[in-house]
Amino acid sequence: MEARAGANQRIARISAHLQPPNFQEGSDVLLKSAECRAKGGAPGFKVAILGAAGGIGQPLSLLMKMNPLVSVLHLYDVVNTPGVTADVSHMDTGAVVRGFLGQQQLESALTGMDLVIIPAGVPRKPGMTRDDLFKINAGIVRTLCEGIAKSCPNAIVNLISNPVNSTVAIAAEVFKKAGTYDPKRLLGVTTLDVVRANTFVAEVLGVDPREVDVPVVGGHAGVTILPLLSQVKPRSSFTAEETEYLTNRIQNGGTEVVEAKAGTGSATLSMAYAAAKFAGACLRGLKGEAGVVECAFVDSQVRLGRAGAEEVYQLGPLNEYERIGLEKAKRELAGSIQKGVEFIRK
Ligand SMILES: NC(=O)C1=CN([C@@H]2O[C@H](COP(=O)(O)OP(=O)(O)OC[C@H]3O[C@@H](n4cnc5c(N)ncnc54)[C@H](O)[C@@H]3O)[C@@H](O)[C@H]2O)C=CC1
Ligand SMILES: O=C([O-])CC(=O)C(=O)O
Repeated sequence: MEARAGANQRIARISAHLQPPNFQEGSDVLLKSAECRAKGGAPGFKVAILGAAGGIGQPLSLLMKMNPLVSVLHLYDVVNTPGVTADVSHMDTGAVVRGFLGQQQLESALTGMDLVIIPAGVPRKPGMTRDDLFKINAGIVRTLCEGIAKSCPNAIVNLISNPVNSTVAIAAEVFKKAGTYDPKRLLGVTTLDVVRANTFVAEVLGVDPREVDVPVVGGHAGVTILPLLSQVKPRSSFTAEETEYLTNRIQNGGTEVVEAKAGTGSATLSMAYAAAKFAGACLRGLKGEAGVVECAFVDSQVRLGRAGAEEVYQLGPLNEYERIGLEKAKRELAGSIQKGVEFIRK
């Protein structure tokens, strides 16, 4: 998978197994056949979702269960995984689903995983910034990444928990401390910014969003989200007013949803769609497929392949509006990254 990214930490394109709660005597035949499928080495990858019972985690679990590249799907959370696991496991798709509840089952949830997706943590309410979530989510991400370092140090990690601009730095520091850090394998998920950008740009152009590809570089908060409208495919031009409108709407897409949800959470469904899209691209890269391009928040500009992020990309030519935006983004990102680094080093 190819990935394109920016400066410093950049943006890339790039237990016991829980039995279902209604598990009855006699249903062990079903369980055994599922175990056999898993043990039989069905082709595909092993994927864990940490925070699987949440607003993002549930639809993401459903979407990953539908991905034919997934052979084993581990659903981990500190609450409610038995129900979600029982529910998703009834889907007649290939992946074998297992649930894990609570920290004592984290190690079992992670052992042997090829890809770990992390949507665990608290979402915003109106009036909050993503950075306001740092206090709670930093500790959650640290614990989960310590588990990854111990149980599946070679897994690709897709980090969704906010503030992504800091949580990716936290994860990097945890892995460095454990001696397992590989920048190729740690990816902050910014796909929702691209998904929104494609949608909003398509609206302005009056075309199908599936025909539009907008590179979005930087991080995942406010001005650090930098859509490169000069590089939109198919080649398009925008008036100054359109550029201003689109940039603002893309940068504030998360807040638009937080306000519409009026205190009940932030984007979950579009985020699950975006996370499944990104994770699917990572799996295609792991499989060796060439030329898969996505954006992400990574340590350097990269192309992703079997080893993870394999090749560094440049941002491409920027116009004046984008150059100014990039400087603003870099300034804010440097602070957010430092905050994450200090959380672990202090
Ligand atoms: N990167 C991105 O583009 C986006 C990121 N987000 C972020 O994703 C995170 C999750 O959002 P939602 O799913 O809406 O929240 P939610 O509150 O609905 O779900 C979070 C889940 O995490 C679980 N959890 C809490 N502590 C845990 C731990 N130590 N280990 C495992 N699981 C744990 C909770 O039990 C809950 O099930 C938030 O931080 C949110 O800001 C949300 C949308 C977009
Ligand atoms: O805005 C939030 O808090 C959730 C998020 O990251 C997004 O929707 O882009």
